Amino acid sequence: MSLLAVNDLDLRIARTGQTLLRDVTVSIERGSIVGLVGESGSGKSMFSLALMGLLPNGIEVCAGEAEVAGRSVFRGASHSYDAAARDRIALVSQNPRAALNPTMRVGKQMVRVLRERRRMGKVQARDESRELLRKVGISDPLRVERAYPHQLSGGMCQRVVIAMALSVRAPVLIADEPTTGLDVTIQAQILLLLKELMADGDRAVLMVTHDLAVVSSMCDQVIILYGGQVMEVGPTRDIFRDPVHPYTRFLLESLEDHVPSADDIGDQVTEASVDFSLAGCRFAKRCPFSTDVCHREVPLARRSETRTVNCHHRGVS
Ligand SMILES: Nc1ncnc2c1ncn2[C@@H]1O[C@H](COP(=O)(O)OP(=O)(O)OP(=O)(O)O)[C@@H](O)[C@H]1O
Repeated sequence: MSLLAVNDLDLRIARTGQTLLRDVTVSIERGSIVGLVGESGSGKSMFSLALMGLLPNGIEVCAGEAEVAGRSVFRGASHSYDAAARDRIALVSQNPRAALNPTMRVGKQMVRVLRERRRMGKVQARDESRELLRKVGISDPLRVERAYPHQLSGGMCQRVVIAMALSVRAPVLIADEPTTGLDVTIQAQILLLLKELMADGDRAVLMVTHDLAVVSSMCDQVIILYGGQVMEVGPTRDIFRDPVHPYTRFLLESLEDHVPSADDIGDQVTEASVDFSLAGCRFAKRCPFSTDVCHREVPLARRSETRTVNCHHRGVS
């Protein structure tokens, strides 16, 4: 059974009617890490925020449904977000300092979460907090508990945020660019930590990233997003070995000479920003294979046993 199942999610800007995400479907099995990959502006964060019930004002779900651990989170435009879902989804975002309260010591924040969300007594919450901080690789939890977030490094703050995510025992973890802004060694440590935390097989992780190197080292499956539309979905190894969609090929070709950084991908997008008003395939304007139909009609999914490709011209065998 999928721990996270999102079907045909459409998000739009209420004022203009512009569609930001179109027919996005994501399914993650227990024990699995799925990468949601896309350039800047492709809609990765909007997808995470919709799942957390934290969409900015003026952006709304107009179709689609989401379930976590078999329970509905939202269904279509008419049903509002079920706030109880926040106990089932935890977010580790790219700005750990902003996720923590700057005016409260780390230990107090941890204890508060455990008391409120897991109904623990004070002493039990303090013991559990220390245990969780050790679990995320903090060898001196007493020092960290006494610190305010600004007294800790970015990597240490991210470990604390991951400990908080674990404290609510949510079965689904959304890691939204969790290593952005950290230096390379710390990035590797945080990714390793996330992988280790998956070892018990009880959780599912959605790894939201623009970084294909992160995907190749972390994810079992990958979803390639462009302009709010899914281009291709499949097992990471297969997609890296044999990309089918022209956009996936383009992304992987840019990896051949070097591992792209956020800046590289950002530059590409500024050159050819997404046309959200396009009726057909969002990639059509940049695609060397596009024909009239690509500009007119949304491509139907072509599926094999393991792969889905949304392209008028490229099928999977
Ligand atoms: N508050 C808002 N109102 C209207 N449109 C918005 C708002 N926030 C973001 N958008 C638009 O939604 C689209 C998707 O943005 P989103 O932040 O989800 O992209 P992303 O893939 O997460 O990018 P990045 O990697 O840069 O964070 C973009 O075109 C963006 O301009």
